Amino acid sequence: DNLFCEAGIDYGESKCQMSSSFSSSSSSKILIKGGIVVNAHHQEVADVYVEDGLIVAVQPNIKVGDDVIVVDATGKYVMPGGIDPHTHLAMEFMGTETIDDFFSGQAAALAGGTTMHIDFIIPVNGSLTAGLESYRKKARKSCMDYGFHMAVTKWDEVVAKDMETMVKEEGINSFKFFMSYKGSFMINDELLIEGFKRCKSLGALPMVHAENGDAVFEGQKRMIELGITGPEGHALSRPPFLEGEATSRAIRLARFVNTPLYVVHVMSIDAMEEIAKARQRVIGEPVVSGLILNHSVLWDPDFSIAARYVMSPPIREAGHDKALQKALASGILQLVGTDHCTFNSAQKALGIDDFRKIPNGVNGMPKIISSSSQ
Ligand SMILES: NC(=O)NCCC(=O)O
Ligand SMILES: [Zn+2]
Repeated sequence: DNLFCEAGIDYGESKCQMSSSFSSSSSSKILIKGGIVVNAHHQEVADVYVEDGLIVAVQPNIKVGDDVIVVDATGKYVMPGGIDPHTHLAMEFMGTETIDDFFSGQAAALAGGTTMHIDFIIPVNGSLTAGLESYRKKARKSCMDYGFHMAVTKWDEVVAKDMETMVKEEGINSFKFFMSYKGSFMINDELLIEGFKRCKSLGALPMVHAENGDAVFEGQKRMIELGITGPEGHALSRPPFLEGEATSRAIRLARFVNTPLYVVHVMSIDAMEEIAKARQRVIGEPVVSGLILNHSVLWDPDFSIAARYVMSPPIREAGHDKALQKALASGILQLVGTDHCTFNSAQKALGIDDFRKIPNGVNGMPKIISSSSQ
């Protein structure tokens, strides 16, 4: 709880009334002493001297005066802050809203060493400008750096114009298209092509959630007809080859339009192999859950445990995790996100009788567990 509150000091979270040695001091000089400093090229035991938020020196045994705050980092790693390129804070989704907002999610991220994240603005009734306004409000309680990608969930002239405004006036230049979530966010190929063309003309980056939404819809119906209503039905209804198919389709359509493409939450070998073939034009983003878990968790007999792991595309059977790790190490995949999209057990219980109603999403930003957040 202390870390949680310290992260929020000075950022308007009024229930955090503690004093913080960092924020209450007038000094802006900090020495981080004796840690293992890790950078891309090597690591060394050294001190890091910071003035006014900028690193001024990294070397062993830096001597400083009394006006400097000294933080003992002996035996600890001192690293650049992480950037999480994929989060969903305060996201309205599947009849509820993610439990972590721009304060609690960010506080957890900061505690774990992530210092910037990029969240996805979800349009309001398809409107990008209304979506931006809504997320600006949500983000007022922020306590760390953040940026926005923008989802595009419908297509017309206003959306096309608003995309230009986002790029030219709001600094938002990456747009996500959902090929799944039939009946809500999903768009068809015609609109995908329109969206890709618009991104190309604006110099923006299109992103896709790649699953075949029509086939997933059919797979879900099949499971329910078979009487499979629990979380395992989620994995069974949307197999890896539906992710592979959509990834391949999106890559080919992006090639047709001659634009680069970013594939979010790559969860399967099937999708990864499609990206490998088009690596020069395509960025692939695995997420923490897909890299380290396998789908056995969805078969846990305790619904409240299994439901925690319901996300889309689903966590795959053992083997996909290791293959994604290898692809990341070799550069086939480029960067890691968390897809942090957290629901508590009461929210997950919306789908107790029907896995299709379990809000999709897992946590990924480092989390401080307290009894009230369970
Ligand atoms: N991934 C997931 O299950 N939830 C977040 C929304 C999305 O990224 O599809
Ligand atoms: Zn996501």
